[in-house]
Amino acid sequence: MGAALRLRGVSKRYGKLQALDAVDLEVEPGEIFALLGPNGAGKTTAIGCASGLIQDFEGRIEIGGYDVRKDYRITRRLVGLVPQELNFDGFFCAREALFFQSGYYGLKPDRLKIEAMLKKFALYEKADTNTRRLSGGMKRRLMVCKALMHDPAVLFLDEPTAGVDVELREDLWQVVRGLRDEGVTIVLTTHYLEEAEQLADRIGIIDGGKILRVQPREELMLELGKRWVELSFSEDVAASVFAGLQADRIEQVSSSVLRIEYDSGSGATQEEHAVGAVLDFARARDLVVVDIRAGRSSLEDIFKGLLAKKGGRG
Ligand SMILES: Nc1ncnc2c1ncn2[C@@H]1O[C@H](COP(=O)(O)OP(=O)(O)OP(=O)(O)O)[C@@H](O)[C@H]1O
Repeated sequence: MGAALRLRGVSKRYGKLQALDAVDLEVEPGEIFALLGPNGAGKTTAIGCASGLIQDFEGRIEIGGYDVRKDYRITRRLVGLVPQELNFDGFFCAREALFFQSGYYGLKPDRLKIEAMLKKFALYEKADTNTRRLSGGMKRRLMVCKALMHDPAVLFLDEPTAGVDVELREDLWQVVRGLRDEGVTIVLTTHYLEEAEQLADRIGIIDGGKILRVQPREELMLELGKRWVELSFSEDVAASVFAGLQADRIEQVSSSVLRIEYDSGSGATQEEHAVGAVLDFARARDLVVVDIRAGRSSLEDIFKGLLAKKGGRG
């Protein structure tokens, strides 16, 4: 099967500002792809071009093999977009909002479907309440629901959980995972690293309109992630005692706790060796380890590292 979404040499300028710079990208059918980048990186612009909102870009974008400009009539039926800002009139209720939505796509409103969608997205109890009186979570779910009324194959979510609380984010993540399980291809933008880490099958890192890299989430974590072990000793230990150890960083967490950071290398074996080496090193110096914690760096650390590297190269 071909790519669900394909961008080839896509560039977009706003006056002198190069918002997208020769972006190449492919999203496979049925995956959750996260476009991750800081504010102003070009994420919304990329989604705008791909979903048909922005037409004056250079390059080519295909949805399911169809050109978003030449075959606009086809592609607009293939994509759904959940924008960053609320996109419904607060004077109507959720049921009405879904009713009108069908009309935008020239579809006859399907009452049975509307009722089923209201139930599926836990909006049924408040289906007749003015949308401005819905909770934040319900408003977000209604936006997703609206975008799905014409059964798009590809759903774009622009910063789906920007400014929402933790509980609500997890609720939305469940909704997104459920859609992926039903076969919808999901492309989301986020500057929440945890969101990409939690949700995405693959992650594209974008900054300054350029894609810095695209990788499966786990691969990105393994390749760039640092592992660490935190050792608690029975007595005070100075970080300098571990200076002879081949580690990337040794940090004094408290007088008797050290954090030792090392490259994760290419998998579990290397990780076991590294943890083993740390423990051997301690034992050889008669240091008694009373507690040990292990972990790996977050996507946030990885992202900072990547941007720093890019900055370093100029
Ligand atoms: N309509 C516009 N006119 C002029 N400049 C724009 C316009 N839309 C976006 N930009 C600029 O283009 C760049 C990319 O913006 P874009 O909204 O795509 O970034 P983003 O990664 O989505 O950021 P955010 O997370 O803040 O939404 C920014 O510098 C932005 O100021």
